[in-house]
Amino acid sequence: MSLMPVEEALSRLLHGVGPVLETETVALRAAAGRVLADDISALRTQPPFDASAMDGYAVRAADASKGAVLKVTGISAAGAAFAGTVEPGAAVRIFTGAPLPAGADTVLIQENATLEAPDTLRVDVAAEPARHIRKAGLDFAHGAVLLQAGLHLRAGHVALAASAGHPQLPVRRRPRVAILATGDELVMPGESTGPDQIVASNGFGLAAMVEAHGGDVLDLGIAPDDLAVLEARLAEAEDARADVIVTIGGASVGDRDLVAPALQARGVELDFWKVAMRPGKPVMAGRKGALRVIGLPGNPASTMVAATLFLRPLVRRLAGLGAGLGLQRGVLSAAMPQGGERADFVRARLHYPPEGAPQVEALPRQDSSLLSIYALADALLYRPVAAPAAEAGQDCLFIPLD
Ligand SMILES: Nc1nc2c(c(=O)[nH]1)N[C@H]1C(S)=C(S)[C@@H](COP(=O)(O)OP(=O)(O)OC[C@H]3O[C@@H](n4cnc5c(N)ncnc54)[C@H](O)[C@@H]3O)O[C@H]1N2
Ligand code: MOO
Repeated sequence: MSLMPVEEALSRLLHGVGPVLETETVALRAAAGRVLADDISALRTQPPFDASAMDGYAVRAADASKGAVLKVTGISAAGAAFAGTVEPGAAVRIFTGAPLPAGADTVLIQENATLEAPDTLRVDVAAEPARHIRKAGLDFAHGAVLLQAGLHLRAGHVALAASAGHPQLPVRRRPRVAILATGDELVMPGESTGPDQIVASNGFGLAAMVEAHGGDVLDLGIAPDDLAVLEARLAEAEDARADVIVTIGGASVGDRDLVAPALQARGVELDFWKVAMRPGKPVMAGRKGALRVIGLPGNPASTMVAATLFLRPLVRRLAGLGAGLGLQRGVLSAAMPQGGERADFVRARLHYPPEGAPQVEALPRQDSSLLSIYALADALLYRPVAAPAAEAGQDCLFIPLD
């Protein structure tokens, strides 16, 4: 059976998948990282008045020539405007952000004047007309569309929404991803292990990945190798209206691999793929209506690499974020051997020289069971199928890890 190229597997998996359209409203403090569901317009004008950009004196430019002496008649502070008018020959003390009083047409910065008595100001440098004033609406006007639907909200967007008067924002519901570890050998971290048991790790890595890419996790824990239990856990995920179910382990050819029969019993249409990749060759993909299922191999580095290539783009697509492999260009730190019939996704470290592309250093041991190595990696060095041997310093492609 020929191996399926990674790109084909990814495009089959993403076929027909679009962003989750349901929306919810969240407090502004919870909005960063979410995807905006509607256009957001300003509920106010900013600044709402002509404001001083500097500390100094609000004056009439025509009166404030070099050597002129002006009478200080009041103060305009941020939050405490001067209610009167700046009359001819007068000046009003003004601070940054304060409203420009009526009558004034410019701000004389305090460095250019001397206060000779509490109410007597000498102009040292003539004021220019209309200086140091931020006109009303300079930042935005009431009703202007500031943020567009589909935007992935970052810190600056959240601050702008706050300034525009929005205490909360409409966002898309996060995709719900159910994660199920399978295997009689697994126990939770902190629990005591029998002589033939190990600790379940992969689900924790997947959950962190899902959350980092805009998904919510429904943790289904560990299911033993028991068809009825597996079916019950899958039913639980469907009842919770998961958008994606991810299973870990049982993706290969062993006799105790009950994940596929359990999924089929739940009516999931399943496809088994042998993907041309190392690690992570055996992958299951399925669908039942809008529900998508990915069956990941159990070896820890295989789980994480296959999740990086398939689950991460799927979650991002459902979340309304960009959903490619995220390949970037780098330079090899050391020579690499010729590639084989599977593309290699080599656990690697990135080094950033002062200039130019990052250096990509393959880590020494690449066995798919080694989490200690996976945890050191901050990238997967991508060596395509049958890649020719390459020298140190040659260009390469890599996928940054979370
Ligand atoms: N005869 C063949 N044997 C295998 C093949 C093959 O093509 N022919 N493929 C190998 C490859 S490649 C991989 S990858 C594994 C995948 O196997 P499974 O997906 O069926 O995974 P398991 O057998 O259930 O587990 C493998 C390994 O990983 C450990 N594991 C499982 N789940 C977890 C978890 N949640 N946390 C930590 N560790 C986990 C499990 O204990 C096993 O040690 O198959 C090869 N075999
Ligand atoms: O592809 Mo398996 O994932 O080599 O260990």
